[in-house]
Amino acid sequence: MYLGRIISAGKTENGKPFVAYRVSSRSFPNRQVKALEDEAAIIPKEGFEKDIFKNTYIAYNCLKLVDDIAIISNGSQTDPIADKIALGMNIRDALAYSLITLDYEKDDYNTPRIAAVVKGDEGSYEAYIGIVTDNKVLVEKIDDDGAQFISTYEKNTPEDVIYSAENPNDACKFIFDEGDFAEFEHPVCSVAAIFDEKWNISGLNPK
Ligand SMILES: NC(=O)c1ncn([C@@H]2O[C@H](COP(=O)(O)O)[C@@H](O)[C@H]2O)c1NC=O
Repeated sequence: MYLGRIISAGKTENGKPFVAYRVSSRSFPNRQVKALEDEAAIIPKEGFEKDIFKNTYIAYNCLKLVDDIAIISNGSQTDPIADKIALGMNIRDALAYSLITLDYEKDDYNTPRIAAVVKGDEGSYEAYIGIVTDNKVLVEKIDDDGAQFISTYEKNTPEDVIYSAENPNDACKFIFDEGDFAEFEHPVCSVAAIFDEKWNISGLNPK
């Protein structure tokens, strides 16, 4: 089954806050994740830079941190969600506001925008997941002990998942091709962060 872009967030099987994102792609497979200490972006591989002129939706910041809060998404909405949270807006409203404002992508598929936000600190933990499609907007709290995933195609309603990962590298691998995610086609790259007193980010670009 082809799901397109996939986001998972919440708590891992062993109770660690996490966010994870996988780019799966039929049309633009020549992309990579660039993971830095406090953010990550999806960019074309060397030699494929011209692809961004063919489609403006294929390069973007996919992960940002604001203090103990991680924001992950499949497009340019990552930035306004992070900006609103940095200015003091609550997570639910920052997600809803940014998804409604940017709306689904105006491409051949009306590709949905998806996003998740997790506040990692144990005393104030909370996690939300959201989507905007051409026929709905949804922003939902993720159960405090669980994890969910959502995708651009086929899985437009959040589904529960048991997320098995101890560290950011494991978390990248898990959404890339393990567990419930193994059957989903055309993986390209992935990025994940796990909270352990602070967020630690990792990216996976297969050889
Ligand atoms: N975020 C991304 O990495 C991304 N990659 C592709 N898209 C959009 O989705 C369309 C379909 O792409 P694909 O056939 O690779 O699933 C593309 O034409 C593009 O408009 C994206 N937009 C949203 O997911």
